[in-house]
Amino acid sequence: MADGALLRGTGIGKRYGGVTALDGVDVEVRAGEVLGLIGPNGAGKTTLMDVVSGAQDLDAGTLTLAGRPLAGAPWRRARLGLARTFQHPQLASELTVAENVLTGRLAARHSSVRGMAASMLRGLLSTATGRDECARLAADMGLDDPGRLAGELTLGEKRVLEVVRALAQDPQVMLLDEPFAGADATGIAAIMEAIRTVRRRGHGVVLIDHSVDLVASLAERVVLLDSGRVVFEGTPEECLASSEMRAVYFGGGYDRT
Ligand SMILES: Nc1ncnc2c1ncn2[C@@H]1O[C@H](COP(=O)(O)OP(=O)(O)OP(=O)(O)O)[C@@H](O)[C@H]1O
Repeated sequence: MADGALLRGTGIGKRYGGVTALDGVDVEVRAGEVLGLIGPNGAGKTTLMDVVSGAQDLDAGTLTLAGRPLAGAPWRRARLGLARTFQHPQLASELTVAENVLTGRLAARHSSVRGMAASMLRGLLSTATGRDECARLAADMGLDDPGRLAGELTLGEKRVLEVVRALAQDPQVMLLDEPFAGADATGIAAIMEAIRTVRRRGHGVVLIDHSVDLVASLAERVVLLDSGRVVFEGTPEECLASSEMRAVYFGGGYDRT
């Protein structure tokens, strides 16, 4: 393992029926870095996040976080220091902005809170410590009414809220699946600042976005996936200049063996 590797996946494989979504993927996220994950539709980016976060079981390979095996249900992985956001935000619509952020904090300290009835959850959250801090965290990222229901937010605000909730976990590694899609300029700036905060803390970020330029501007390293395989890995500059990048996005050949 390279020095400073926080998250490490080796030989990751995942099939959905007859579809090979991931095929022998090796990936590593180092302390204090943003790893950009790019590739065309269907390349396997979200599936990689799914198997890392525990939303899907992997069929082959191993995962470690800070040297410890990463396995089990998503809430177990959250307690080990993994946080993620989703391509389609998964918030508790009946809970407020501040309460949703608190669920992130609780996920890192206790067992899963997802799926609980909102009323039970609200009772639990009303006694949870850190309520004001969570409201402040949301306000700092532009969500300045902590009492609004998450269900009433715009898509862009929901994305910001998911990132704030992930940040509230103080994760070792944060997985962000297209966090900028639908966010306005304020939201994009807030999410970028959250990414920089995680990096400053010496933690790691995995970032998926369809905007290769945006990923390149934030990431120290980029992994290019195509048909479930890593076809290039390097700095953004190296990746953008590679023949693999041209082949994947503009057609043409590269050695796929
Ligand atoms: N739940 C699922 N059931 C069956 N097939 C799936 C499922 N999720 C993903 N796939 C398939 O696995 C492959 C990888 O999909 P994945 O969503 O991981 O790619 P992606 O790179 O995230 O694509 P996009 O950029 O479009 O989100 C695709 O062929 C997709 O159709």
